[in-house]
Amino acid sequence: MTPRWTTAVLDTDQPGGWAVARSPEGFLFDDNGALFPREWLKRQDLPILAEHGIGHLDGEPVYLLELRAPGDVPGCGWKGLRAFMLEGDHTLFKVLGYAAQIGTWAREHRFCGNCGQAMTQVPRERAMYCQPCDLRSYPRISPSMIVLVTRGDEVLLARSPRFVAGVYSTLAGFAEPGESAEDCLIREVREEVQIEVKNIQYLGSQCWPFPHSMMLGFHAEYAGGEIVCQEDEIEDAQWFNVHELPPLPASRSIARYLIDVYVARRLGHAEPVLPG
Ligand SMILES: NC(=O)c1ccc[n+]([C@@H]2O[C@H](COP(=O)([O-])OP(=O)(O)OC[C@H]3O[C@@H](n4cnc5c(N)ncnc54)[C@H](O)[C@@H]3O)[C@@H](O)[C@H]2O)c1
Ligand SMILES: [Mg+2]
Ligand SMILES: [Zn+2]
Repeated sequence: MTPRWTTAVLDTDQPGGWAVARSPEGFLFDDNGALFPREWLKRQDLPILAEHGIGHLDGEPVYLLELRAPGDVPGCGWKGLRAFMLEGDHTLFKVLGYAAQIGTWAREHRFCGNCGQAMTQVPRERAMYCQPCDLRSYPRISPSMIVLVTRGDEVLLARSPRFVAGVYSTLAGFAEPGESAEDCLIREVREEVQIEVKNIQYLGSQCWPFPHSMMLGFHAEYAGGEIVCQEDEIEDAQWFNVHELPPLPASRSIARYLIDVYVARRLGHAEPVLPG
């Protein structure tokens, strides 16, 4: 089956297509969603910082208008990317997630990190360019490990102070320079709960555009230690029986997928599919 959404670097000099508008308050939306006829959207009095051609949805070109500030468009409001993930259709979330990553990266690379001069968008390539330095900057992706640690019928779940009240999730953390995925996973589990793990198994990955993570999901078995929570990062961590789980993360997250897969395997149920 042809995917409904594919990314592409489109020429912004071409007219027509759809556009999404993004401001520091999120994406513009109305009753029909977050995609607007591009020419119409550009006639609204919006403070456009940059325009990017980002891909095709059902064969139609899609552009991003990255704004300096949220403007007033009659009948429309502004909504954050997380809300689109929780409520909206998955394809729209993919479009907006990609738009958010491109918009953030391009906005943060308007000036060369080497010489400080203005950079320009490279035609037909997703890159910002500094001519004096001959330096290209590409979109930044931050690999993060996420792992469900298990001990028989028990799973290790933790709470960050940033989580919604009551929710427990798998452990996660960003890779540091010099680390393999496994090194990072072992370090993060040690740092966050002082637990040792073994039999690390890769399960799948997920783009997590908040703001630019690439989640690599693993299962690992408990190998030793007692839970000691990392100060400031981990508010609470516990072993939960698969029959008595606490409130869990959103169903589209890879965190939830890792938990659901393990529970399904333990109980002999059909395994869930990882949302793309
Ligand atoms: N999709 C999911 O199911 C899911 C679940 C949990 C976490 N996550 C994501 O995983 C990522 C990592 O998780 P975490 O917040 O526990 O990370 P973490 O344990 O490494 O700690 C977060 C801290 O790392 C530092 N940091 C921020 N950005 C960084 C970067 N790019 N590289 C290195 N260090 C950085 C900051 O000091 C931040 O407070 C986050 O983006 C989080 O949103 C996704
Ligand atoms: Mg963490
Ligand atoms: Zn430069």
